[in-house]
Amino acid sequence: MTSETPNLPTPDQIRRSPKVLLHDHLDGGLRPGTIIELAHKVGYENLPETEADKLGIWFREAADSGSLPRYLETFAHTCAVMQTKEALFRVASECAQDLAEDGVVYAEIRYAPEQHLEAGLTLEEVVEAVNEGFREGERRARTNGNRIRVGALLTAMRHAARALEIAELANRYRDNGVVGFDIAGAEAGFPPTRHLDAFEYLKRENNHFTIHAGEAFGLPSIWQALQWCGADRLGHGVKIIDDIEVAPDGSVKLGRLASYVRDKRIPLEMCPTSNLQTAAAASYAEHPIGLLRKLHFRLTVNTDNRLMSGTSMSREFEHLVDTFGYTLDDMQWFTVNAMKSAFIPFDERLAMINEVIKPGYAELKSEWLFRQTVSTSGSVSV
Ligand SMILES: O=c1[nH]cnc2c1ncn2[C@@H]1O[C@H](CO)[C@@H](O)[C@H]1O
Ligand SMILES: [Zn+2]
Repeated sequence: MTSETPNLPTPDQIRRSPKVLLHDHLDGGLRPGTIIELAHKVGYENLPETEADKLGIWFREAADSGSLPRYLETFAHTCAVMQTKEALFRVASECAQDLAEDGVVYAEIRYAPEQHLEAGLTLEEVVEAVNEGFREGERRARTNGNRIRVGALLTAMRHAARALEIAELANRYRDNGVVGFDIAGAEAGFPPTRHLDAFEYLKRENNHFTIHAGEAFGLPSIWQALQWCGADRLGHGVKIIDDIEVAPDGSVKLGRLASYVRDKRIPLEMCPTSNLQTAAAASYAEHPIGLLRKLHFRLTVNTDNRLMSGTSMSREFEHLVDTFGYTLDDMQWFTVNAMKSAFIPFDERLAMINEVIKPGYAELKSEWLFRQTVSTSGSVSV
């Protein structure tokens, strides 16, 4: 092996590399053990399993349905135990700690405040409890030697009619823990243009938003999200592949929408494992991320729902390394893309890239130098 051979990153290197996560649902990332404890506390009796390991497996299998609406049904159980300030605080704190432990240095975590009002909390109380939880999680992570910064994205549910109200809430808390807005939920039948008033309001306020689009529905959904609603980023956006033609000789032709997405550097929040579960992609090897990366779209790698997908940022990267042979340089490319696309101010993104991400990868990339052992003949071998 020569020193020029790009070694594939090991699982340990992947975990230690600085990672940036833009698409992760708070109610899709609870620890199974926490769900069980919280269910006990609030008297929720509908959990399908009462042992943590089995419950984790249940979520993964139930979410493996091949359909987004059925995937989303599993959130009834997590939302049911996230109705009090204490529960929201704990879930948010554990979320930040779990991500930090996995090497995530910056994360934007989303949730729908309107889904946490069943026990009488106000929207503001929900946001404040989650914010305090994230701050606590950041502090605890630091105590364990891990640095992480977490911002919240407030999601409105696309089948409901509270988007403007949630957009106003996001705007009210924008200097206080909330960095942007999103819409989520079943895509087919619920086009983003139903919520134009919310997006127009946010644009007038110079605020940021991403839209789940091009996951369970195709190009019209992406087109609306960008050209009618003005989304800064696309949640998933994998179906942009429908606007790209690959000829038998390997030449590639981009349609107008795919060209626009690439030319304007619209960030795509790819979530490979989640896409396999909802049948938005057939396998890792066939996931559009492979082609889109070659074509230099602004791609980012994300988890979507760590509980339902039994995943983490490290695991998503492990799958990509195994499937596409991505190196630490590729990982750095995805990570810098994500940091460039975050909703925090430009100077902070730049500092994260230059002071945290690049030095982190430089350190990992130089490890091979120190792994060599000197043989008796004086030459080096790996
Ligand atoms: O991949 C997804 N596509 C669309 N909606 C989703 C996805 N993952 C989660 N949610 C929805 O977002 C809500 C707020 O976090 C969750 O309760 C779930 O219904
Ligand atoms: Zn999502």
